[in-house]
Amino acid sequence: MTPRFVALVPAAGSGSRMRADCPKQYLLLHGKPVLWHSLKVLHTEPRISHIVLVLTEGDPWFARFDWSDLPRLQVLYCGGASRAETVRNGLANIASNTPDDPWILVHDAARPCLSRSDLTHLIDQLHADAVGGLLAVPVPETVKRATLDGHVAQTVPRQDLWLAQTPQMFRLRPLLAAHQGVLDTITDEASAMERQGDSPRLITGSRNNLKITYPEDLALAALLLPAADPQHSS
Ligand SMILES: Nc1ccn([C@@H]2O[C@H](COP(=O)(O)OP(=O)(O)OP(=O)(O)O)[C@@H](O)[C@H]2O)c(=O)n1
Ligand SMILES: C[C@](O)(CO)[C@H](O)COP(=O)(O)O
Repeated sequence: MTPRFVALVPAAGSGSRMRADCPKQYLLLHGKPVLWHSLKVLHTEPRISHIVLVLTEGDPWFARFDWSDLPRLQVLYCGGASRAETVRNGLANIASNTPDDPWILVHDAARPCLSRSDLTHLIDQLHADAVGGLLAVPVPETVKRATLDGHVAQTVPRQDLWLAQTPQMFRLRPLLAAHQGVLDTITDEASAMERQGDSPRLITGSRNNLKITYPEDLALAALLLPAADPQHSS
């Protein structure tokens, strides 16, 4: 049976580290919201049947933009106090309306530079996997652990260290089960699955797939976007 794929985009954050006058997912990049770019690349993958966008309840920003060129979008206003809670709420809604167990690709609204090729590669590599996995990149620099007063405590061996990205791709039912209970230590879907004893697969992605977090990231994303995937920077 052909597997089904559903994307889930958590977009209920406040973007506090961005220090902008609106949540960072609504800052403009090439004239379109950051969120639009993150949703657009998901729309380039025909195997994704629909994209569930989870906004904060009463989000006043979304309605100010045109999303009519994103026909597979389903919008929910059930964001939570943390990213993990937002993801859990979105998963619960999908599960209540889905009889089967599709693959879920969770992708940050704040990652607009995901390339079409990385998205396709992730699905191609994991669609028959027993657990699922995530896009990630090996740590490319030396890593230091700091003391409380800002000095080097130690250099951390990095040969096995990777930086997790999104999308992260897992089956709906196990992923929802992994999001039950305390979510304080859960910062991505893979850590929820790891807590259940699973070992998600790392799929090498691109360093272009940055998460817009700090003010300088927006200008960097504007430079990267055309290179990430010209087809979706239109
Ligand atoms: N309660 C939350 C917090 C975050 N997110 C989403 O999770 C993604 C990655 O989180 P992060 O970069 O931490 O976004 P913010 O929490 O908005 O940023 P900050 O931590 O700087 O406030 C973003 O797309 C954000 O919108 C969410 O849906 N619900
Ligand atoms: C999920 C994530 O993109 C993996 O790197 C990242 O953890 C989300 O950002 P946050 O600041 O941890 O919420």
